[in-house]
Amino acid sequence: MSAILQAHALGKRYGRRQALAECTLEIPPGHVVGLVGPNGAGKSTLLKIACGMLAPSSGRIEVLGEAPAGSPAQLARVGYVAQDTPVYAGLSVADHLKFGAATNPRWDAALARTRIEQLGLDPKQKAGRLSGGQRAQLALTIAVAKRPELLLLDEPVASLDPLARRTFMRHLMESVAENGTSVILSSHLVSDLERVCDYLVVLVSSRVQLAGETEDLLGTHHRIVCTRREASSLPAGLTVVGATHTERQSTFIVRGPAEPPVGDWAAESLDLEDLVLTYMEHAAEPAPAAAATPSSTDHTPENAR
Ligand SMILES: Nc1ncnc2c1ncn2[C@@H]1O[C@H](COP(=O)(O)OP(=O)(O)OP(=O)(O)O)[C@@H](O)[C@H]1O
Repeated sequence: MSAILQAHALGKRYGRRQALAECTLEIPPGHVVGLVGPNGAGKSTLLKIACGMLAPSSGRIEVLGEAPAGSPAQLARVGYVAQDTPVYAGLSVADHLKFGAATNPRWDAALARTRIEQLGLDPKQKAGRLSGGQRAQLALTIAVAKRPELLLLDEPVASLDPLARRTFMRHLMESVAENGTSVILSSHLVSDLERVCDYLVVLVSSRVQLAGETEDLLGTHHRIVCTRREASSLPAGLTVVGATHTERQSTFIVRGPAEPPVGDWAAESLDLEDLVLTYMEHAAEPAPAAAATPSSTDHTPENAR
């Protein structure tokens, strides 16, 4: 199957504010994609464009091979839960499930019922009287019971308690494994993403800084700790993504071959949080000298080149 989301030079302006710029992505199917970045980076904007709620100002995007919300069939294949998890305040939980069943051709009534029971939600309770976390759970239940091929979730676990977060993430993983659902979810909780995401997109200041399979990205980034030196003295083939110095010591985050670079230094792997924070921190900083030219397909921050 071809890409679940393919974007080329995608851009979105709100008046004079550029919310998304030059966004080029090709996300293969069957992944749980973590979309991360600081506040205002453009994550919600990208997800809204992908589900057809917003039209881009420039560039192209295809979702499951079609324009977003391009046809009723395509709408049925994509599930979306907005950041504020909207529900109908005057309708009961049971009414929401009936509404879901009536409007979604692939609706899984048993799954929806079981999930509501597991969550301990009273079917008769009006959605407007649910807590923020319970509303989020209701919205997520509807999105999952729709049995979409692609689920777009904007900060789905932000209002859930830690146990509910973990359970939700586990169910999400099961759904991916059982039904082949692809998921793109934005979150600030990198530790949660670390457990479930096998594909990462880092957006900073409206631009894609990094995208790819988590394992590949973690395998090709290393931390080098050495006596103080300039980034330009590192061997060719390494791209310096971040650098910090003390009086005597330099620490570089480098991108390069899967083998850790060998030299008069200690080289170690990064975890996902290190990787994300490095790209978030250094995307907005002045350029350190780079030791090599990155490949044309990566999204290394321009200031690291
Ligand atoms: N309706 C709007 N009108 C004007 N500007 C907007 C609108 N929606 C978003 N923006 C701006 O676009 C930029 C990207 O916003 P977006 O909500 O996509 O970011 P985000 O990465 O989802 O942020 P957060 O993590 O805080 O939810 C921000 O600068 C924001 O202020």
